Amino acid sequence: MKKIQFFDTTLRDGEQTPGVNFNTEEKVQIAKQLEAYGIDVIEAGFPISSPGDFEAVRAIAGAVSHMTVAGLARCRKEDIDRAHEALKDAADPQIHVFLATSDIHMKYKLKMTPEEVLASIKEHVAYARSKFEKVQFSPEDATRTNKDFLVKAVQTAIDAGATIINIPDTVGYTNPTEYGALFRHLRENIANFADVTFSSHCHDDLGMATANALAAIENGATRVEGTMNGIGERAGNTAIEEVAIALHIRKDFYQAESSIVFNQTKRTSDLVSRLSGVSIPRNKAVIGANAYAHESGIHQDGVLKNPDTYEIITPSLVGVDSNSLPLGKLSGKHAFATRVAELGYDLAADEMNDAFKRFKVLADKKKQVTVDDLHALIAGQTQEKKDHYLLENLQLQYVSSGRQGAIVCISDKEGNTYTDSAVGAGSIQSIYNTIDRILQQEIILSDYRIKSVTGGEDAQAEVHVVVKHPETGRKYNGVGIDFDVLQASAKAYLQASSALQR
Ligand SMILES: CC(=O)SCCNC(=O)CCNC(=O)[C@H](O)C(C)(C)COP(=O)(O)OP(=O)(O)OC[C@H]1O[C@@H](n2cnc3c(N)ncnc32)[C@H](O)[C@@H]1OP(=O)(O)O
Ligand SMILES: CC(C)C(=O)C(=O)O
Ligand SMILES: [Mg+2]
Repeated sequence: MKKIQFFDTTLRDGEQTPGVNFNTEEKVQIAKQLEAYGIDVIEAGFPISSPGDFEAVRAIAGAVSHMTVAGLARCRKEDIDRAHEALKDAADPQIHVFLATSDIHMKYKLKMTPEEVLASIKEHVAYARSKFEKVQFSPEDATRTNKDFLVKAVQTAIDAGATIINIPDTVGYTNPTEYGALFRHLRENIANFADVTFSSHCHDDLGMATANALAAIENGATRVEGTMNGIGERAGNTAIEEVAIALHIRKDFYQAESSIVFNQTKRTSDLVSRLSGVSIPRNKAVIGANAYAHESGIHQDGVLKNPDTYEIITPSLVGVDSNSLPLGKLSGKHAFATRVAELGYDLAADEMNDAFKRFKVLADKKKQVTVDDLHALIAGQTQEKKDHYLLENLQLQYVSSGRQGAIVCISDKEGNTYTDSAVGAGSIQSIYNTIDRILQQEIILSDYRIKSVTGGEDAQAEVHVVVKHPETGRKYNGVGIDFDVLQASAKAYLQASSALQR
């Protein structure tokens, strides 16, 4: 097994995410958590960039115990001096010097010739090495750099004292085949490749940052740079948690291991998300809210029988409490029955079948059926079984001058159906007038309340009514639950009427 190290740049490249700004206290908190997560090297910041960044690097250097702490520096002596100053209390300091080597960056950004770039690498890497044991050099925009020139730049850095070479895909331009080949090319053309640590640093502009990092590992890289949750400049960096778990789950393929403490994954990811303000997409690999959720019936059935059927990562491995089987319109009977039993209901087979049918109708209308919906659904079903009258059909029509007409069809326990119609000042009144006509009753509606069973625009409605017998003055309650407010209102009134007529 080869050992792969993780270099976390959440606090440097991650902070380059537009809108993200960590203060020193937050950076120290994240650094300590990254140490607990098993990160080998943390890039704590770019000390020359601001007094705040300098202070944060200094604070982190003093706060962590065994993790290597790195600071970024351009090929400028003042940058290197500033990083040296910031890292002087670190138990294991490292400097990260970079200079762009692609034609476009040299010509337009640096305004330097290739010869000047090589000279600058030599001078500044040597200067850095005079101050640090661990010196990393990155040829920025390496993947758009002429291959022969890249070999020259890397060899120059190694000869000047670099102990770590990082190959950045600065603009997220490469792909796994090409990036892997680039590492192979360096392995075959750098004299002392094996004496130096080679590292990947990928950006996700084309959505391949994780795949590219893994391709680098397959071709000689022994260190991966990335950020937690993949935050970073533009589309972000390689997500460390993705590479770490891919190496672990596919150990058979990569033959590699790392120091990552997997059960700290979720906690680390949550902390970075909270402090950066960058939320994690639900479908994000490894730590997204849906990563361990199975909604479709066939998958739910498989997971209930054996989680390995559809789960390659056990949730507890990454610190997620458990998987979940959210109920929706694609769910099946197995998952539905399991959830109903978990909620404490012991339904007979015919009741379960009936409940499942009602659930499917509800799930067709709602994005997700919640626990509250299930309680309401089963409560409604149990209650309706006791009721003498059941609502079969309901239609409403605007008549004129704000008046509504209702056509209501109800059935009774004996199997008789009754249909009639009436008008009213509003929808509810027209429904209730029609039910009164069908049941030939004259009752007083003394209370009507409505509440939603759950939140959201697709919530089920729960209607409570109280009706009063005009002669005895006795009151009778009724409750109706339905996705449709008017259906719920009709059901509630029928239930109260059933009670009154008993
Ligand atoms: C690929 C990456 O992620 S690289 C890291 C990017 N991160 C950051 O830039 C965040 C922090 N940056 C900053 O705070 C500022 O840009 C500073 C403090 C570093 C520099 O600020 P300023 O002096 O105002 O320069 P500015 O940012 O406008 O321009 C960058 C200068 O650095 C030069 N430069 C860029 N990279 C390097 C390098 N690796 N080595 C030497 N010089 C470099 C540019 O050519 C330019 O030089 P010029 O002023 O002579 O034209
Ligand atoms: C500083 C370098 C390594 C960088 O972040 C990049 O090239 O993307
Ligand atoms: Mg970068």
